[in-house]
Amino acid sequence: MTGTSQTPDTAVVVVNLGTPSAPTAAAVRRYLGEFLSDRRVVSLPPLLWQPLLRGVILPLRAPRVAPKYASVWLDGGSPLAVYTAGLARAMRDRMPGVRVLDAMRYGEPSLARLLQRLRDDGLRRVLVLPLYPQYSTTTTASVGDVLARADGPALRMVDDYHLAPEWVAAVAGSVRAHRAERDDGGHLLFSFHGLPQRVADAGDPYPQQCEASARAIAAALGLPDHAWSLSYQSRFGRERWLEPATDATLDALAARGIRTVDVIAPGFSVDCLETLEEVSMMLAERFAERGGTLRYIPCLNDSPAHADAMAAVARRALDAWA
Ligand SMILES: C=CC1=C(C)c2cc3[nH]c(cc4nc(cc5[nH]c(cc1n2)c(C)c5CCC(=O)O)C(CCC(=O)O)=C4C)c(C)c3C=C
Ligand SMILES: [Fe+2]
Ligand SMILES: [Fe+2]
Repeated sequence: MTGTSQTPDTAVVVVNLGTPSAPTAAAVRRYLGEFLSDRRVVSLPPLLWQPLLRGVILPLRAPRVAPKYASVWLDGGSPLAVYTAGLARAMRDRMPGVRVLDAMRYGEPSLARLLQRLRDDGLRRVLVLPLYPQYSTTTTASVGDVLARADGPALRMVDDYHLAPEWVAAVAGSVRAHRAERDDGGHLLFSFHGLPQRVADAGDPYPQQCEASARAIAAALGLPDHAWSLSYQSRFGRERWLEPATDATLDALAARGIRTVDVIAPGFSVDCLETLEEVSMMLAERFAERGGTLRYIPCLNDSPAHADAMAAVARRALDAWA
């Protein structure tokens, strides 16, 4: 490791999924076209999938989803991009002597191009930290595909950090802070992004890691089993996805007479369309129609606690590499 006065020979690249460059149908179409063409995400044969994607799904979905993006758009851009860049900046202060950068798997700033640039700049080793706490073949492994195609500096990837003590403590701390400002009595719902059940059946460790994360966070908060639940959101397509679904779980909680639910989404490192629009707007409205109050707990985003935790995860991986 070099000191602060020298040019760093080590980089840490935090990588997120990617997001449209503007809240318009054209930009959403470009983004979804690239994302949903990755066979890690949709594994149907391209000869079958591409005509369906280009001819039906993108023309219908892009104009429907663009206004949703517009409803959460920030001054600096898409929340996913703004918070990911902010997190990398905050980690930079905590990792002197290391170049900390951010990239996206799909769209800009492109991970593949960033790795080329780091090679051209003569970096010796690059640690890639996908901002997915739980490993999935549909997300983390797809970042791994980009690394496998890259040449140049030595590359390593952090597979997951779903039980990293610093991360568990940071998420638990955010729940505690949220509840300290309000009355304490709500049920806590852990809502994770879903997956097709078929992907889990093929051995994807994601659901087990989601369960382990939720259990560890609940334990850190001292919550008894009846005070929390776990569910999966953001279903896409007609296949069966992981269950229970977040909307059905909220309906069941309302039917049991539970009036206040705090929802946290610890499968997302930063807030994005799926947390801000789907959970904190649409699902909160749905729960209110059933007589309850849904209080959304924001992701760790670019908070000091998140930057501390991710810098610790990166530092540990670099130390193990040395
Ligand atoms: C087959 C489809 C999808 C799989 C599998 C999937 C897995 C998966 N996704 C995330 C994280 C995010 N997904 C986001 C958006 C999003 N996801 C899908 C589809 C699948 N995701 C779509 C079509 C979209 C776009 C929005 C929409 O059209 O509904 C996002 C947010 C991006 C943003 O711009 O804000 C994130 C983050 C995980 C963690 C995951 C598997 C574990
Ligand atoms: Fe997704
Ligand atoms: Fe969605």
